[in-house]
Amino acid sequence: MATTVDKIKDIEAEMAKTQKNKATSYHLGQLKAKLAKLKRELLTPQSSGGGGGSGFDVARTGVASVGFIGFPSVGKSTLMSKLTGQFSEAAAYEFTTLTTVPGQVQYNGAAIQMLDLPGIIQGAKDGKGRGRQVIAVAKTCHLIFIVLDVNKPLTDKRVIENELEGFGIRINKDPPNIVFKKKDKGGVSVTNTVPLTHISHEEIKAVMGEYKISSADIAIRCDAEIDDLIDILEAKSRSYIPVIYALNKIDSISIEELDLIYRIPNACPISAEHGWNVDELLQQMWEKLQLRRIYTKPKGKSPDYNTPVVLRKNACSVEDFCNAIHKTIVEQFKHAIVYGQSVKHQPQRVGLSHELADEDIITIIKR
Ligand SMILES: Nc1nc2c(ncn2[C@@H]2O[C@H](COP(=O)(O)OP(=O)(O)OP(=O)(O)O)[C@@H](O)[C@H]2O)c(=O)[nH]1
Ligand SMILES: [K+]
Ligand SMILES: [Mg+2]
Repeated sequence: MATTVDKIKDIEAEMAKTQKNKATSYHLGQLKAKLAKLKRELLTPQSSGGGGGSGFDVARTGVASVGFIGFPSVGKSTLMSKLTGQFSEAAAYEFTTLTTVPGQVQYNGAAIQMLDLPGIIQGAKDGKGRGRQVIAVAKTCHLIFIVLDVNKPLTDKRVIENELEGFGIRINKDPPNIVFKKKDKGGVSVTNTVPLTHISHEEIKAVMGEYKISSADIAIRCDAEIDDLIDILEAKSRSYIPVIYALNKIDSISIEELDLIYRIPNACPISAEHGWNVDELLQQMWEKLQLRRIYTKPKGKSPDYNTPVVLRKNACSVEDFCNAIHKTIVEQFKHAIVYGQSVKHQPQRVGLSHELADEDIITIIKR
């Protein structure tokens, strides 16, 4: 019997030889949906044979975590030791690191967990090596450092991006602006607020057919591709994660080569061994994580700027702030007084649902 990987290869081959035009768009839409379903099958851990976690998952600490992904011997562990002071064995041979090694950095008052991971190889997402377990850990991180060796060709970058994408990770991308609502009856209705230049109604029909959806409202608010629609249907197995390319070993190249490297978007050239430019890497990390530092001001006293409460962008309400301090605070909450960018008036009285901005100052008034 054909394995899932074989089936995926067959479909990819068929897609490659099918020209994209009006006549084939239904068929291509069908193939893409089939492919997405097979890939999901591959990612869902089977009950037989080992299972998913097996020692790769570590206790999470800090407000956010950063996973290190790269081919063997690009310098992930060297970088880990440099950034966190947590020793992670580094050596010239491949696959020195065999499991997840956690460490932590303190940056702008925030504790950020760093996860050094084993090297991956091409085909990792299809089960080669320990790749799937490694990428599964990266998928739960808030940021990924893709570590690349500047002496190796840049095709490595594309290969790793493919591995992550094949695992349902969408890098440096927001979820597509498509609202999908399944209905009991009434057929499939599609509305769009911008002209659709990549997607045809035929393709949408084919995808809906493949997912056995006969009635739904689909509101498309971006110039989406069919893969974007599939991402929405497969939302449960998609993670949108920011990435920084850490281009390591710049001590071994010339200034001219370094000049070219500086043009790569979302990249930070470093030398992990010498500690060159790692400050810049941390600065970029901070920007990508979009954390919010909230300073507490006890009533009648000055704010405590030394130990901010750090919140994530998607959980930064006054209620989240209270819960970060102690579960019981919400029960006694009357209102909060806030100074900073999140309020119009300085200060302003706000309730639990108010969203805080970076460097806001807050006083909680209890009942
Ligand atoms: N020239 C140079 N060599 C480096 C640098 N960083 C790491 N190395 C060397 O690269 C080799 C591999 O480093 P590791 O840190 O073990 O690489 P890794 O990515 O963790 O490797 P695996 O765990 O095997 O996947 C070692 O010999 C390091 O000394 C650097 O900035 N410059
Ligand atoms: K190594
Ligand atoms: Mg290592």
